[in-house]
Amino acid sequence: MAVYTQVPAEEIDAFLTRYDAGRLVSAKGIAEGVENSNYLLETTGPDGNGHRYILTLYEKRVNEADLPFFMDLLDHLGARGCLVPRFIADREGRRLQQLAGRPACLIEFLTGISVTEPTAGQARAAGAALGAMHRAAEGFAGTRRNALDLPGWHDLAARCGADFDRIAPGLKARVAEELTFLDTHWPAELPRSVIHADLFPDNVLMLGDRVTGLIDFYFSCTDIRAYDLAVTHSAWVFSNDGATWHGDRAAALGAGYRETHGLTEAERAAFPVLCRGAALRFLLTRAYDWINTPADALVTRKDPLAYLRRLEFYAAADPAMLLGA
Ligand SMILES: Nc1ncnc2c1ncn2[C@@H]1O[C@H](COP(=O)(O)OP(=O)(O)OP(=O)(O)O)[C@@H](O)[C@H]1O
Ligand SMILES: N[C@@H](CCO)C(=O)O
Repeated sequence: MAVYTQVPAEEIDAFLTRYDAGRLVSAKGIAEGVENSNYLLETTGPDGNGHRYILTLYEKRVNEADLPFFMDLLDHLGARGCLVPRFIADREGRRLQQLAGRPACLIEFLTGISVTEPTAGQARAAGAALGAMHRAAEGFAGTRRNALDLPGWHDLAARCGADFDRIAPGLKARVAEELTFLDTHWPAELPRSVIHADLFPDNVLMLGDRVTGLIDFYFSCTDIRAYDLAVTHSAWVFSNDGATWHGDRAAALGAGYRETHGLTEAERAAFPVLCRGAALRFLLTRAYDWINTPADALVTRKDPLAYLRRLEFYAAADPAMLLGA
């Protein structure tokens, strides 16, 4: 579960008095997610008719100095019709607060559920939403370096060191070999933009086949735009354990992205390498967390090998099949 910081209800109620949000009716810790502490708040609402909010306390990986970038990005995207949650300002215009010793924000609640086994129709909607987000991001002036880029992957791999082989024998050598491949083949010249960089099914809220919200922009950064589609691909077109490839979902994801944005020839040519990079990125962060999170911690560790399986799939795949026609 992801409630690292427990906040007493009285403290949340007092926190809410800074806002035009009503009084606290209930506060429930949200189990999903691994990065931050999230609460679902029900309040009497600004007008007494009841309202829901998300309260997020920022934990290990989110740097407080990056929060203005995320806030401005969501304002920009929201103003251009993307279904993203806005950060709510208090009566003095402040969006970033401190609560229980952590940076904290009150955030708009969006309806919808995250699917665990997407259908092709849902993958198509996710692809279309990603393309629409890329269109809406055009003209956004903010920039943020991707700390989880190729140099960042080298750094993470070095920090895992010999411990890789505690996860699976031979993993250290396989990661080293892949980094060497990516050092040679990673594309340098592709269009860059602001990307989400973590558009997994758990970060897309849906009702049926309709996207109702894109959330969790805390990895968003400036990087190769088509890499965002590769990240999304790696997360949507396999079974969760990475053992089964779903070609129908992949074709649908590609079709959805083409509906709203599309890839250039150069992006298409580089796509298999971008997918290998995406698979390695999640293999590495999961391996690092696996090694550094005690097995009895409250948070559920995610399986790094589910991304090793994806990596091996991409390394062997016929490039033409990755996105359908
Ligand atoms: N704005 C929102 N509206 C509705 N539900 C939300 C919102 N933000 C977060 N949630 C809920 O809280 C859960 C965790 O949020 P989020 O994915 O941002 O957490 P995280 O700890 O950053 O997780 P991750 O492991 O995906 O990085 C989501 O799966 C969703 O159920
Ligand atoms: N979405 C990521 C967690 C955030 O890096 C994963 O499933 O590994």
